[in-house]
Amino acid sequence: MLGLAIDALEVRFRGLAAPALAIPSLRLEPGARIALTGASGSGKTTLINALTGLERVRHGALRWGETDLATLSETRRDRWRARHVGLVMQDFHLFPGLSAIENVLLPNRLARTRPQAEARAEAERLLDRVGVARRDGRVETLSRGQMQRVAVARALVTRPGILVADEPTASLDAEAGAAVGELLLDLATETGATLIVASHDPRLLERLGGVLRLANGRLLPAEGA
Ligand SMILES: Nc1ncnc2c1ncn2[C@@H]1O[C@H](COP(=O)(O)OP(=O)(O)OP(=O)(O)O)[C@@H](O)[C@H]1O
Repeated sequence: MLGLAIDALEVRFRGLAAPALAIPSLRLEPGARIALTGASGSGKTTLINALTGLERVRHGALRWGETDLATLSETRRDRWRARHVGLVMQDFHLFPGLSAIENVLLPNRLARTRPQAEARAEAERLLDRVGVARRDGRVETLSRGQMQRVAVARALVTRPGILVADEPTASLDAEAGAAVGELLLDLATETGATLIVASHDPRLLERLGGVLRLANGRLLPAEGA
């Protein structure tokens, strides 16, 4: 469980006159459950890339707990991310040819956060928890909803303090999307992870504790504030 502190963050891209993202100040409590929304091009992906250390922060500070990602090299950001962040993407990003259980085990294989046998037991437990019974067949033979459940289990196998989901329900039908949304909320609560979900899904947005709205790379004031 990690809290977030952003100060004077700016992300600029060559060829754009204005910063693609400018956030003077933002604080999230450890264990917060937050939605991130905004029109196409408003800066959601740019913010997610900064929050997860995928992109270097060159202007300002972005601290998770005691760690300011702006001060870390790419290698150290990658190591930090493997340890602290679980990612769920719109298109699952699972490895075809591998089974569900092998996919869930991959982050631990790469980060080596815990012994294999222990990780395997945790992967089995997580697949039970997300409701995926068929674990040994190739993952691409599962339904889309089942694949996203596998991705949720994979995001949690290293017990990350931060869970980030980018449009996790956008490529699912309404029923599967609702089930995946519930799982993300329940599992973030069970593990104490701080949850950030970029989404346009109104049902998911209303279930989260707060909504960050982006427009032209700026955060809009909270509704009712
Ligand atoms: N690598 C880049 N080089 C130049 N401009 C970029 C780059 N990446 C993003 N941008 C610009 O930054 C702005 C924010 O883009 P971003 O992808 O963060 O928006 P988004 O809200 O995630 O959009 P979408 O919902 O369509 O994915 C846009 O104007 C985009 O064109």
